[in-house]
Amino acid sequence: MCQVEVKNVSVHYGNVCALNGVNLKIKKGDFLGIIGPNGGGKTTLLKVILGLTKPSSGKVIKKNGTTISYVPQFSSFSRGFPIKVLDVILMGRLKKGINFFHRYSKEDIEKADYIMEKLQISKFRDRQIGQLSGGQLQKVLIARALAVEPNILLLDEPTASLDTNSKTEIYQLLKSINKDVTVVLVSHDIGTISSYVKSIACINQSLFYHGKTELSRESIEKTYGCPIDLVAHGFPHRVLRKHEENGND
Ligand SMILES: Nc1ncnc2c1ncn2[C@@H]1O[C@H](COP(=O)(O)OP(=O)(O)OP(=O)(O)O)[C@@H](O)[C@H]1O
Repeated sequence: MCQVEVKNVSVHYGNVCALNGVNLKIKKGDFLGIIGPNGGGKTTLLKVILGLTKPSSGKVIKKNGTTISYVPQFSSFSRGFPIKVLDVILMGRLKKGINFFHRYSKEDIEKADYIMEKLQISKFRDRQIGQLSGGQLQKVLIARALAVEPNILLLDEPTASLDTNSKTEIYQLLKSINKDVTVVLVSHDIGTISSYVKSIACINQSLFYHGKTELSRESIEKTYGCPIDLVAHGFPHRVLRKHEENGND
Protein backbone atom coordinates (compact mmCIF):
# COMPACT_ATOMS: atom_id res chain seq x y z
CA MET A 1 0.00 0.00 0.00
CA CYS A 2 1.34 3.44 -0.99
CA GLN A 3 1.49 6.04 1.83
CA VAL A 4 3.03 8.88 -0.16
CA GLU A 5 3.17 9.43 -3.88
CA VAL A 6 5.51 12.02 -5.36
CA LYS A 7 4.01 12.74 -8.76
CA ASN A 8 6.05 14.37 -11.50
CA VAL A 9 7.57 16.85 -9.02
CA SER A 10 9.96 19.59 -10.13
CA VAL A 11 11.47 22.18 -7.80
CA HIS A 12 13.30 25.32 -8.90
CA TYR A 13 15.07 27.76 -6.60
CA GLY A 14 15.34 30.75 -8.91
CA ASN A 15 17.49 29.51 -11.80
CA VAL A 16 18.57 26.34 -9.98
CA CYS A 17 16.67 23.18 -10.84
CA ALA A 18 16.83 20.98 -7.71
CA LEU A 19 14.33 18.33 -8.84
CA ASN A 20 13.11 17.54 -12.31
CA GLY A 21 9.99 15.44 -12.90
CA VAL A 22 10.50 13.06 -9.97
CA ASN A 23 8.04 10.20 -9.50
CA LEU A 24 8.38 8.11 -6.34
CA LYS A 25 6.02 5.93 -4.34
CA ILE A 26 6.70 5.29 -0.66
CA LYS A 27 5.09 2.03 0.41
CA LYS A 28 3.93 1.20 3.93
CA GLY A 29 6.62 -0.64 5.87
CA ASP A 30 9.42 0.29 3.48
CA PHE A 31 12.90 1.24 4.66
CA LEU A 32 13.97 3.46 1.79
CA GLY A 33 17.50 4.80 1.39
CA ILE A 34 17.87 7.90 -0.78
CA ILE A 35 21.33 8.38 -2.24
CA GLY A 36 22.88 10.80 -4.70
CA PRO A 37 25.67 13.35 -5.04
CA ASN A 38 25.97 16.63 -3.11
CA GLY A 39 23.43 19.11 -4.37
CA GLY A 40 21.47 16.30 -6.08
CA GLY A 41 18.16 17.34 -4.48
CA LYS A 42 17.83 14.76 -1.67
CA THR A 43 17.03 17.27 1.08
CA THR A 44 14.72 19.12 -1.28
CA LEU A 45 12.84 15.87 -1.88
CA LEU A 46 12.41 15.37 1.89
CA LYS A 47 11.21 18.98 2.24
CA VAL A 48 8.69 18.51 -0.57
CA ILE A 49 7.37 15.34 1.07
CA LEU A 50 7.07 17.21 4.39
CA GLY A 51 5.23 20.06 2.68
CA LEU A 52 7.95 22.59 3.67
CA THR A 53 8.89 23.28 0.05
CA LYS A 54 6.25 23.76 -2.62
CA PRO A 55 6.89 22.01 -5.94
CA SER A 56 7.18 24.30 -8.97
CA SER A 57 5.12 21.65 -10.74
CA GLY A 58 3.69 18.24 -9.89
CA LYS A 59 2.30 17.22 -6.50
CA VAL A 60 2.71 15.05 -3.44
CA ILE A 61 -0.26 12.88 -2.54
CA LYS A 62 -0.47 11.60 1.04
CA LYS A 63 -2.79 8.82 2.07
CA ASN A 64 -5.34 9.98 4.65
CA GLY A 65 -4.14 9.59 8.22
CA THR A 66 -0.44 9.66 7.27
CA THR A 67 1.68 11.43 9.89
CA ILE A 68 5.23 12.24 8.84
CA SER A 69 7.98 13.11 11.27
CA TYR A 70 11.43 14.49 10.49
CA VAL A 71 14.87 14.04 12.04
CA PRO A 72 17.26 16.82 10.99
CA GLN A 73 21.03 16.40 10.75
CA PHE A 74 22.15 16.58 14.37
CA SER A 75 25.05 18.79 13.33
CA SER A 76 22.51 21.46 12.30
CA PHE A 77 20.90 21.34 15.76
CA SER A 78 22.23 23.93 18.19
CA ARG A 79 23.77 22.10 21.14
CA GLY A 80 24.42 25.34 22.98
CA PHE A 81 20.72 25.80 23.72
CA PRO A 82 20.17 25.16 27.45
CA ILE A 83 17.53 22.45 27.32
CA LYS A 84 17.23 18.99 28.87
CA VAL A 85 16.82 15.75 26.94
CA LEU A 86 13.28 15.18 28.29
CA ASP A 87 12.23 18.67 27.14
CA VAL A 88 13.62 18.10 23.64
CA ILE A 89 11.66 14.85 23.31
CA LEU A 90 8.50 16.46 24.69
CA MET A 91 8.71 19.04 21.89
CA GLY A 92 7.53 16.21 19.65
CA ARG A 93 4.26 16.18 21.65
CA LEU A 94 3.45 19.83 20.85
CA LYS A 95 0.58 19.73 18.43
CA LYS A 96 0.28 23.39 17.45
CA GLY A 97 3.58 25.04 18.30
CA ILE A 98 4.77 26.45 21.58
CA ASN A 99 2.36 28.25 23.85
CA PHE A 100 3.95 30.12 26.75
CA PHE A 101 1.53 28.57 29.25
CA HIS A 102 1.69 25.08 27.76
CA ARG A 103 1.85 22.21 30.23
CA TYR A 104 2.55 18.70 29.07
CA SER A 105 0.02 16.06 30.12
CA LYS A 106 0.88 13.00 32.20
CA GLU A 107 0.33 10.99 29.02
CA ASP A 108 2.90 13.12 27.12
CA ILE A 109 5.53 12.50 29.80
CA GLU A 110 4.73 8.78 29.97
CA LYS A 111 5.06 8.58 26.18
CA ALA A 112 8.44 10.37 26.28
CA ASP A 113 9.65 8.02 29.05
CA TYR A 114 8.46 4.99 27.09
CA ILE A 115 10.37 6.11 23.97
CA MET A 116 13.53 6.86 25.99
CA GLU A 117 13.37 3.38 27.47
CA LYS A 118 12.91 1.83 24.02
CA LEU A 119 15.90 3.76 22.65
CA GLN A 120 17.92 3.07 25.82
CA ILE A 121 18.50 6.73 26.57
CA SER A 122 16.57 6.99 29.87
CA LYS A 123 19.83 7.62 31.70
CA PHE A 124 20.16 10.95 29.87
CA ARG A 125 16.61 12.09 30.77
CA ASP A 126 17.65 15.10 32.86
CA ARG A 127 20.93 15.89 31.13
CA GLN A 128 21.49 19.12 29.16
CA ILE A 129 21.81 18.33 25.44
CA GLY A 130 25.18 20.15 25.33
CA GLN A 131 26.57 17.32 27.48
CA LEU A 132 25.73 14.55 24.99
CA SER A 133 27.93 12.92 22.36
CA GLY A 134 26.92 13.20 18.70
CA GLY A 135 25.49 9.66 18.66
CA GLN A 136 23.53 10.24 21.89
CA LEU A 137 22.10 13.51 20.58
CA GLN A 138 21.09 11.81 17.34
CA LYS A 139 19.11 9.24 19.36
CA VAL A 140 17.42 12.08 21.26
CA LEU A 141 16.39 13.70 17.96
CA ILE A 142 15.04 10.36 16.74
CA ALA A 143 13.13 10.05 20.05
CA ARG A 144 11.65 13.53 19.54
CA ALA A 145 10.51 12.55 16.04
CA LEU A 146 8.96 9.32 17.39
CA ALA A 147 7.07 11.29 20.09
CA VAL A 148 4.95 12.65 17.22
CA GLU A 149 3.73 9.03 16.74
CA PRO A 150 4.40 9.10 13.00
CA ASN A 151 3.75 6.37 10.47
CA ILE A 152 6.61 7.69 8.33
CA LEU A 153 9.97 8.80 9.72
CA LEU A 154 12.22 10.90 7.44
CA LEU A 155 15.89 11.28 8.33
CA ASP A 156 18.48 13.51 6.67
CA GLU A 157 21.98 12.03 7.02
CA PRO A 158 21.45 10.71 10.56
CA THR A 159 24.92 9.23 10.78
CA ALA A 160 26.99 12.04 9.26
CA SER A 161 30.14 12.58 11.35
CA LEU A 162 29.44 9.66 13.71
CA ASP A 163 32.03 6.97 14.38
CA THR A 164 31.52 3.44 13.04
CA ASN A 165 30.04 2.03 16.28
CA SER A 166 27.54 4.89 16.64
CA LYS A 167 26.59 4.52 12.97
CA THR A 168 25.90 0.83 13.42
CA GLU A 169 23.83 1.55 16.56
CA ILE A 170 21.71 4.15 14.72
CA TYR A 171 21.13 1.81 11.75
CA GLN A 172 20.19 -1.06 14.10
CA LEU A 173 17.82 1.29 15.91
CA LEU A 174 16.20 2.37 12.65
CA LYS A 175 15.83 -1.26 11.62
CA SER A 176 13.96 -1.95 14.84
CA ILE A 177 11.80 1.23 14.45
CA ASN A 178 10.99 0.04 10.91
CA LYS A 179 9.01 -2.87 12.40
CA ASP A 180 6.23 -0.32 13.09
CA VAL A 181 7.10 2.77 11.07
CA THR A 182 8.04 3.39 7.43
CA VAL A 183 11.56 4.84 7.35
CA VAL A 184 13.03 7.09 4.64
CA LEU A 185 16.70 7.89 5.04
CA VAL A 186 18.98 10.23 3.09
CA SER A 187 22.57 9.04 3.23
CA HIS A 188 25.93 9.23 1.51
CA ASP A 189 26.87 5.95 3.11
CA ILE A 190 25.83 3.77 0.13
CA GLY A 191 27.87 0.73 1.08
CA THR A 192 26.54 0.57 4.66
CA ILE A 193 22.93 1.53 4.13
CA SER A 194 22.43 -1.07 1.43
CA SER A 195 22.79 -3.77 4.08
CA TYR A 196 19.99 -2.22 6.23
CA VAL A 197 17.46 -0.66 3.85
CA LYS A 198 14.81 -2.56 1.89
CA SER A 199 14.90 -0.33 -1.19
CA ILE A 200 17.05 2.41 -2.68
CA ALA A 201 16.28 5.56 -4.67
CA CYS A 202 19.05 7.32 -6.60
CA ILE A 203 18.46 11.04 -7.05
CA ASN A 204 20.39 13.60 -9.03
CA GLN A 205 17.76 16.15 -10.06
CA SER A 206 15.89 13.26 -11.66
CA LEU A 207 15.17 9.87 -10.14
CA PHE A 208 17.63 7.47 -11.80
CA TYR A 209 16.64 4.32 -9.98
CA HIS A 210 14.15 3.08 -7.39
CA GLY A 211 14.10 -0.54 -6.46
CA LYS A 212 15.88 -3.34 -4.69
CA THR A 213 19.14 -2.76 -2.87
CA GLU A 214 21.13 -4.82 -5.38
CA LEU A 215 21.56 -1.81 -7.62
CA SER A 216 23.95 -2.04 -10.52
CA ARG A 217 27.18 -0.11 -10.87
CA GLU A 218 25.60 1.41 -14.00
CA SER A 219 22.67 2.90 -12.01
CA ILE A 220 25.03 4.37 -9.44
CA GLU A 221 27.35 5.83 -12.06
CA LYS A 222 24.41 7.34 -13.96
CA THR A 223 23.24 8.99 -10.74
CA TYR A 224 26.63 10.31 -9.75
CA GLY A 225 27.53 11.23 -13.31
CA CYS A 226 30.97 9.66 -12.97
CA PRO A 227 32.51 6.22 -12.51
CA ILE A 228 32.63 5.25 -8.85
CA ASP A 229 33.88 2.40 -6.79
CA LEU A 230 31.70 1.15 -3.94
CA VAL A 231 33.47 0.73 -0.64
CA ALA A 232 31.66 -1.18 2.06
CA HIS A 233 32.90 0.83 5.02
CA GLY A 234 34.41 4.24 5.54
CA PHE A 235 34.13 6.48 2.53
CA PRO A 236 30.89 5.88 0.65
CA HIS A 237 32.44 5.92 -2.77
CA ARG A 238 35.64 6.67 -4.57
CA VAL A 239 35.73 8.52 -7.86
CA LEU A 240 37.73 6.39 -10.28
CA ARG A 241 38.11 8.55 -13.32
CA LYS A 242 37.40 12.17 -14.05
CA HIS A 243 33.94 12.57 -15.48
CA GLU A 244 33.75 14.58 -18.66
CA GLU A 245 30.57 16.34 -19.70
CA ASN A 246 30.47 14.71 -23.17
CA GLY A 247 30.67 11.27 -21.61
CA ASN A 248 33.90 10.36 -23.43
CA ASP A 249 35.71 9.30 -20.34
N1 LIG B 1 16.82 27.49 -0.33
C1 LIG B 1 17.54 27.35 -1.42
N2 LIG B 1 17.74 28.40 -2.25
C2 LIG B 1 18.46 28.27 -3.40
N3 LIG B 1 19.01 27.10 -3.80
C3 LIG B 1 18.83 26.03 -3.01
C4 LIG B 1 18.09 26.10 -1.78
N4 LIG B 1 18.09 24.86 -1.22
C5 LIG B 1 18.80 24.07 -2.04
N5 LIG B 1 19.25 24.75 -3.12
C6 LIG B 1 20.01 24.21 -4.25
O1 LIG B 1 19.27 23.13 -4.78
C7 LIG B 1 20.12 22.04 -5.14
C8 LIG B 1 19.71 20.79 -4.35
O2 LIG B 1 20.03 21.00 -2.97
P1 LIG B 1 19.70 19.90 -1.85
O3 LIG B 1 20.09 20.48 -0.54
O4 LIG B 1 18.30 19.44 -2.01
O5 LIG B 1 20.69 18.74 -2.27
P2 LIG B 1 21.23 17.48 -1.45
O6 LIG B 1 21.21 16.32 -2.40
O7 LIG B 1 20.47 17.32 -0.19
O8 LIG B 1 22.74 17.92 -1.17
P3 LIG B 1 23.78 17.46 -0.02
O9 LIG B 1 24.05 16.00 -0.23
O10 LIG B 1 24.99 18.29 -0.35
O11 LIG B 1 23.18 17.77 1.33
C9 LIG B 1 21.53 22.52 -4.85
O12 LIG B 1 22.08 23.01 -6.04
C10 LIG B 1 21.36 23.63 -3.83
O13 LIG B 1 22.38 24.60 -3.92
